Amino acid sequence: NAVWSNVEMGPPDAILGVTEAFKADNNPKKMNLGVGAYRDDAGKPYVLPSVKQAEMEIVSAGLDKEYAGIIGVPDFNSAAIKLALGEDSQVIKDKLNVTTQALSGTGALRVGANFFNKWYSPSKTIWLPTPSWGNHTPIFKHAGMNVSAYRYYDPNTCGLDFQGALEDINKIPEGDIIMLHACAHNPTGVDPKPEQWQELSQVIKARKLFPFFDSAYQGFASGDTDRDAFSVRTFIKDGHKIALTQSFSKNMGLYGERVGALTIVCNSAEEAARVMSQVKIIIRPMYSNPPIHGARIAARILNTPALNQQWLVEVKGMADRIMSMRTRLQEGLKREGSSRNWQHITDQIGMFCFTGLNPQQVERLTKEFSVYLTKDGRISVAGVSSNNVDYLAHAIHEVTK
Ligand SMILES: Cc1ncc(COP(=O)(O)O)c(CN[C@](O)(C(=O)O)[C@@H](O)C(=O)O)c1O
Repeated sequence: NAVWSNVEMGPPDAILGVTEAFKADNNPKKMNLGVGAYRDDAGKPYVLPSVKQAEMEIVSAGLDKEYAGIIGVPDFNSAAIKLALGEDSQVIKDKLNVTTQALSGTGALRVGANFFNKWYSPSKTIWLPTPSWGNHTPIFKHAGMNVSAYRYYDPNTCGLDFQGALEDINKIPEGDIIMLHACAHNPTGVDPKPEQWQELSQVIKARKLFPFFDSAYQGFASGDTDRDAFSVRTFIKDGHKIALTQSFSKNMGLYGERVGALTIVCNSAEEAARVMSQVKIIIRPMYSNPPIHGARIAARILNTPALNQQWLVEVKGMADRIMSMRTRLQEGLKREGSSRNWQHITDQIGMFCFTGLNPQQVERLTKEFSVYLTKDGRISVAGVSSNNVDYLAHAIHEVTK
């Protein structure tokens, strides 16, 4: 008997499905601007030289392959939270942070979501920016949380709807959780200015909301890891106890190694010990313990001064290439004779550009020009190179004129 006859065919993932469609297209001019994965100017995936160096050192060290323990590689955890909070973090000195390695940013979000669902008593509702990363909603819903949304992106300006965000946040019930993208907001590329982050911190404190930061692009947005940590460090300075997830997929190019961390900042070392014990109880039956290789690479880079310096140059190089492609695309659109305002292409930051194209225009871009992007008009600028930027400008002009 067909025991799975009740299982219906599900839709392809909104983001990863774009790559499947791209692969099936044999137009030589095709462009994959879907998944947020860095490509160099030749359009090829980029393994950072600092990663290759760290990997060689690890292999020649002849380490064993024993379990790392439930919370992963300790040298990675301490290095990850130091990268986020800074060398002289009082939180780290006072041992207020519970930090565990996780299966990249996605896994860190999921462990965090499960922990909040079980142990965060003031509320089971998390508020996401509108729009947010597509995977945020199912991650928290599958963990049993309620998901609501606050205004964030303004389609009229392709920028931040700061007043709308403040109005909505001022109405969020006290004790609820609020999701904040630490830098390089996905999918819009729209980040609050420093003074707006400071205002958000005050409002969120007044509303007694729990800030949950998702940091998947530290160093990759501006090219400066300290600058990209401004939001997180501002909230810590203002006294918030935050949750923080980190991903090293983009800033170290460790996508498939699944390198990430979850941190929960507590009120005392004693409270942190209790929280850590319950985080471990959630992880053990979920996947028991994380993969060691990627975490060893990240730990070695972050903990070896020379490798860390080399990495900072490389991550700035990626950020700079993306910023130069934003400028080239904007110039290309002008050259094509577009009369639209494309200022947002260079105002936005990080991996993604929220073009403002509507679904019909996105459809035409794919059908007529083999340019692949998500239906919301988001393009991964990392997929743009000096070989295809003019073609992209032409295609976008054709579907928007
Ligand atoms: C805000 C945010 N948070 C977490 C993650 C998870 O990343 P990982 O699990 O690899 O650490 C991503 C990656 N999002 C994508 O870049 C994207 O939006 O294209 C892509 O990798 C994805 O999985 O969707 C992200 O953009």
